Amino acid sequence: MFNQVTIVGTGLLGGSLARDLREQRLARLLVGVCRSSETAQETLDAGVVDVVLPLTQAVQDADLVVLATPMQAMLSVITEMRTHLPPAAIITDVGSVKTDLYNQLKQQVPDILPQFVLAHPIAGGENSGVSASKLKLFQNKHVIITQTTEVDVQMTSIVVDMWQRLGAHVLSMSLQEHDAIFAKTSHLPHVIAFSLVNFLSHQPDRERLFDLAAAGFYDFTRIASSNAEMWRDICVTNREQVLAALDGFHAQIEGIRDLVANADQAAILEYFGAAKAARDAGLIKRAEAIAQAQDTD
Ligand SMILES: NC(=O)c1ccc[n+]([C@@H]2O[C@H](COP(=O)([O-])OP(=O)(O)OC[C@H]3O[C@@H](n4cnc5c(N)ncnc54)[C@H](O)[C@@H]3O)[C@@H](O)[C@H]2O)c1
Ligand SMILES: O=C(O)C(=O)CC1(C(=O)O)C=CC(O)C=C1
Repeated sequence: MFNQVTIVGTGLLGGSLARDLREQRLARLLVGVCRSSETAQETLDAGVVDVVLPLTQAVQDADLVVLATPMQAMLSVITEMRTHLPPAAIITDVGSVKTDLYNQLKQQVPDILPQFVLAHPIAGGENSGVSASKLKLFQNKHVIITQTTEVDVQMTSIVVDMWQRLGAHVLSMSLQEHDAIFAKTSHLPHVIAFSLVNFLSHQPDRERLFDLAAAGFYDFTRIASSNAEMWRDICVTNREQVLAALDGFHAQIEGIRDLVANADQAAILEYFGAAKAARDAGLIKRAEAIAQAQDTD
């Protein structure tokens, strides 16, 4: 499908995409771009790409360039590579925030927008780096393509086709809708998990608390083991939506605090029951969607 795919940032997402592209024989040559010689060596040892090259060399013969770095590294990568990029090359990304990146591109490198397909796979995990990368990470997961007025339709369909061949379900939405949705469903839970862990670690008896914490705490806070740089970048680049979600969540915490303070048993029961029903229904719908997708595979 592609002659050369260049992946900038061969971590969890970039490494997993490279593994799938190789397994599905969708790229004749896989080129990696790494930040340090240590990650370059690790990437080559893991065998996820054929060669690691400096950015400008890595993109000059690419027909697809995938940006898989933390959000705030993307603009400088684009600025550095743009004059070396073939005009027919497609650029895409796997970043978790879309409006900020689009606005920066529009302001600083608008001529690149027709060839830039903004994308976000809703798949990942709390471990980072190429050692965490794996095959089939994207199978039966959503990939969101965020629409822009500038992007080439043909290039978009090539990127959609690539994700579909890797088993993903592709959806399209506006940049703003994307950022509002994932602020609530992804960015907010991560901020809460980091805060809950920090709340415990600021207690005088923290060691005892962590020793005695049970599965509930560790289930709830799995995502607090995620990469700090990545999550700093997400919070900063999706600041407005994350703040709105935090304010909404704060109101819920205040509400349940009042119910507990008043020992309002009926209201507490209703509050917890409503949450259980909503989560259980969401899980059932998800399981049905996965079963249906597997049936049609
Ligand atoms: N982890 C997830 O669950 C997840 C899910 C969906 C999307 N994302 C997004 O994908 C992107 C990558 O996340 P990840 O989880 O793969 O992170 P990661 O830390 O596993 O990988 C990022 C890689 O980028 C490299 N890097 C950083 N700056 C670079 C630069 N200037 N040039 C070249 N390489 C550079 C790092 O060394 C690292 O190898 C982020 O933008 C993140 O928001 C992550
Ligand atoms: O599964 C996880 O641990 C993740 O955090 C994956 C997850 C999320 O669901 O919040 C994280 C960031 C994304 O941009 C998309 C997916």
